[in-house]
Amino acid sequence: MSKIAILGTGSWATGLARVLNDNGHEIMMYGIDQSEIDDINIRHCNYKYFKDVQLEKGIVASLSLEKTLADASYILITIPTQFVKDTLLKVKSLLKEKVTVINAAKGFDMNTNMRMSETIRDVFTDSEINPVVSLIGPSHAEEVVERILTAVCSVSLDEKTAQDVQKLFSNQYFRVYTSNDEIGAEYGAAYKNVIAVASGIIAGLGYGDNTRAALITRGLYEMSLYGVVKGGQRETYFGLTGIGDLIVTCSSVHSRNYQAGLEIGESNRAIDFMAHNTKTCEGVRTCKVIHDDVSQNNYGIETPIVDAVYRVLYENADPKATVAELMARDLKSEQL
Ligand SMILES: NC(=O)C1=CN([C@@H]2O[C@H](COP(=O)(O)OP(=O)(O)OC[C@H]3O[C@@H](n4cnc5c(N)ncnc54)[C@H](OP(=O)(O)O)[C@@H]3O)[C@@H](O)[C@H]2O)C=CC1
Ligand SMILES: O=C(CO)COP(=O)(O)O
Repeated sequence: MSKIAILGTGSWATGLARVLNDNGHEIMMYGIDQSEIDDINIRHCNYKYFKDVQLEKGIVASLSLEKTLADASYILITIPTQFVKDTLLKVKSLLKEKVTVINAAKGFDMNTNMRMSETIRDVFTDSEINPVVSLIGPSHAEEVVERILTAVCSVSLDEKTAQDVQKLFSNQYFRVYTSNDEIGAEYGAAYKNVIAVASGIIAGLGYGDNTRAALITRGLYEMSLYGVVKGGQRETYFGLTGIGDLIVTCSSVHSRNYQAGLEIGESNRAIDFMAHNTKTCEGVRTCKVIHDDVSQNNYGIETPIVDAVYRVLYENADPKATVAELMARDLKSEQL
């Protein structure tokens, strides 16, 4: 049995807290909202995120980062990427023992655009942390918290640490595979959020299953091209952190990225969503990071779906007209 400090009290923090608690580990969640902490500790629920889920008494939370980190062997990152670095800097100042940091967030650092594993290594020295692991794959918290069968990937440059985290989380409803392709997996986990926004947009515009199948297939091709030029392995895109996460996020009503796209498609404009959204929707910023990266560097690849989502989100392009433009591009071979 290990102690795991979980950063965040949101949906993914709660889903993974239940997995770890079911596996007999001691867990404590770190939150920033007293009412959420009270919900978890006193009422044994997390009403803001899961209205009907009763949590076990072993799932506890604290406003104190110091108390959360005390005696922890693992730190699990389940907060949106924009807050990760600042939170890790606070963790660093409180660390007493060497720990394993497990990332479960999907996207890039707010200021440097680094991947999450790079961000973690940027904050901590080798003497402070063990090799970094990302636990990513097709896994909506809404289903994991209901113990619906799920498979994800424990991704690390160090096989032994990946296996250690695999054992920590695996149980009869949560199956964990390992991978050593950190670059391919982390770019895939981020990129799929942009394609999920596009999937919501086409649904909101009233297009059908054929359209979504075309989007997922071409989205996979596009994200694998990008992942490979960034140093990832092409095969990774046929795995859980590639096609797996792409399917679930593009097809599920649970996805906040899909929901964002749906709202934009239904209103045929992004301006209202961009002005009022407060939900975690990593695809919005990820779209800009990838768009800017590809347009500023000579990678020799095309990213038409990311570019189209960028125009809709950041240049207020008309979604319906943008989809029509995608369909009217020069005809070509599928492998180009
Ligand atoms: N939800 C899911 O199904 C999955 C999510 N992920 C990834 O996990 C990450 C977290 O997403 P998710 O749990 O869904 O997001 P949620 O919006 O459900 O929860 C975010 C949590 O982060 C907390 N938070 C916000 N700012 C800070 C801060 N500065 N310090 C500490 N905590 C903070 C929020 O607090 P408060 O509630 O008080 O606002 C909340 O507890 C994202 O990168 C997402 O892509 C990955 C796989 C599945
Ligand atoms: O990453 C996820 C499922 O694998 C969650 O997706 P959303 O952030 O779109 O809800």
